[in-house]
Amino acid sequence: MASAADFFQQNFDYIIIGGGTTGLALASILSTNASIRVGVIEAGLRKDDEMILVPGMVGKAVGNPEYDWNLVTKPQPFAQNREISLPRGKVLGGTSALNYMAYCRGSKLEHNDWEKLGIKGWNWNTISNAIRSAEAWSPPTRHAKAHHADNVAKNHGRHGYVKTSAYSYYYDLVLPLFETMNKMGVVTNQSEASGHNIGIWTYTASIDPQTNTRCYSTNAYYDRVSNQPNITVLTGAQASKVIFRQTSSSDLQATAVEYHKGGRTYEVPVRREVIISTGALQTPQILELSGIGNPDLLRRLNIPVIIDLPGVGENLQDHPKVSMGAELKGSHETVDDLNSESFAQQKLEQYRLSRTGMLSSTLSTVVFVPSSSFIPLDKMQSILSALDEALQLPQIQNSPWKKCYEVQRAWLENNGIAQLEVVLEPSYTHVGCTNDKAKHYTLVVFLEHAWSRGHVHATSSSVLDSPEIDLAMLDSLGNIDMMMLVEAVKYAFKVMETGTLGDLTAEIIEPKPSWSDEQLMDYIRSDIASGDHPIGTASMLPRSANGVVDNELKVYGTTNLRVADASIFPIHVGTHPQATLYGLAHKAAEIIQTSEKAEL
Ligand SMILES: Cc1cc2nc3c(=O)[nH]c(=O)nc-3n(C[C@H](O)[C@H](O)[C@H](O)COP(=O)(O)OP(=O)(O)OC[C@H]3O[C@@H](n4cnc5c(N)ncnc54)[C@H](O)[C@@H]3O)c2cc1C
Repeated sequence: MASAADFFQQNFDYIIIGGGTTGLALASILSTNASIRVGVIEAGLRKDDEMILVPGMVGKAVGNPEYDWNLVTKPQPFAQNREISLPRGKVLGGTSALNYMAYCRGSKLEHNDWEKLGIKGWNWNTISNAIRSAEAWSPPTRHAKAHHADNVAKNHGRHGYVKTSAYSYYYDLVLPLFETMNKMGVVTNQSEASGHNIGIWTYTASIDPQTNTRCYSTNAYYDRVSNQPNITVLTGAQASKVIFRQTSSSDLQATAVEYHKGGRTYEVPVRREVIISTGALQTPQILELSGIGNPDLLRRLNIPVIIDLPGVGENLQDHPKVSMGAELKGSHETVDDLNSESFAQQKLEQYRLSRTGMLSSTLSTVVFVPSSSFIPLDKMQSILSALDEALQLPQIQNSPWKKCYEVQRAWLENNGIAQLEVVLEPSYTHVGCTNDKAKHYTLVVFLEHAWSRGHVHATSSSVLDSPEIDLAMLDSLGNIDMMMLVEAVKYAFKVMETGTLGDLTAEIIEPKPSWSDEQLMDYIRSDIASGDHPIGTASMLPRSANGVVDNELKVYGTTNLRVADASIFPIHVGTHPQATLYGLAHKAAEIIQTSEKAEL
């Protein structure tokens, strides 16, 4: 760690803006070459307390300004004008310090289609190899195997950085959900890491099985190199822009980074490259403050335009989610029990003594299904005809994103690609819960390939002003997201009513299976929230397709500015992103090291 005064006087080869999931991993990998010097500018502070490290305390730091940026969308007109909250880690390690630790992959089909969008070298083979390089997996225990934990060693990395494992504790609703889903024709998937993630499975998690603590980019990567003299991390400093000089070619060269700390502004020079890793909701702001983006927008903010890249901040995608609550019959241990102070204290003592029990684990079970599993044929026909009509509109036919829409359209009818994710949470946090003594669970349905596209843009020329974030929630082509969510909710009703889970369900509280489609739509508008997986705002795509970075993560029009974080995903993948982001850090390091060698 460094002071602001030390930091700006150093000569770094690489400066990484944002010491989060991807950025801190990348900085640490680069620093394994002792001959180069790496500097990291991170707005948050290092925090290694139980709110971060204890798996079962996940969620406690969310909303706390010492850990969370507490970003919100602008009012969303299709979601009752609500401002939707978007937690983002503001600590060393970024959102890897706050997330639910699910460590899973997208599918082979989706990633192979990434390459077809024109980003050579980004396909299932290269991405899954990179994820394996990141991973240090431990095989499941017998108890975890009995809960269907992934036990296929060849699909996992053993010698990487991020310790991953199955859980040591499973809620007693896990096996009933497996039985119910199997009864509904959904197969148990023994290894989602294989590149085929359809089915019901339990997560592999970024949890160190020796200590049952969260493994995140700080303790997985940075702690291995933090005492080396060639890596310096400045925390509590907010970078504001990248400074360039014109080169003999038409491209610009980044020469320094401006940042704020303690009320003062500094400029730190860079010898080789700058890498922006501030995440999908904040990377566009730094690009724009540096003069890179849509010229009209930059002029409105009085920012001199240096590179015209209209894709900056556009193409924002997420996994929107809707939660549905039910009351359980009988007695079960659920997360709601932790609302009792004495019970929570008892569980914490158990965890501190033996690293066992409820706090050693988080949510573990998930269902991924294609459209044909949850959308009846007649509804699918209506959805496809509404979508195909919308796709013919001139604004789509002439859109730079046209190819992305075509790929997504093909995925809608592909039985190997998940459109819906259902997560079982053994808790109930919604209003309307009338019986305090009863136990509850929530099924959360997530759209894996929503059709809405939002944006995030700077609102002034100061990094201290929050960006404007518009998820365009439910504002989708042909109203497809709403049509799919109605079917998703109906499918979840069936899950709650079928097999062993059905037998354990005393009452579906909200929404109700008896409700009309209109009532369900109202509920969806009132409940829809971010799935916490924003991506796409500095897409890796050809420049003609509104791309911001090329297949080497280099910002178009620059010689030495790259982006490495969730903003480069060109189109969403049906999975939780952290494993892919650690893989991205490894791929970015390889690209940078190869270009270093080429220059020698
Ligand atoms: C509550 C929650 C639960 C989730 N659960 C899961 C899960 O179980 N599994 C999964 O795979 N994914 C999950 N995710 C998503 C996943 O964690 C994120 O997609 C991922 O961590 C994002 O990584 P990133 O590198 O893009 O950005 P981040 O990790 O957010 O890193 C960005 C960093 O940049 C810093 N920064 C921002 N602006 C500046 C600035 N101007 N100057 C300096 N520093 C700056 C931030 O403080 C942060 O440290 C979850 C997310 C949330 C919020």
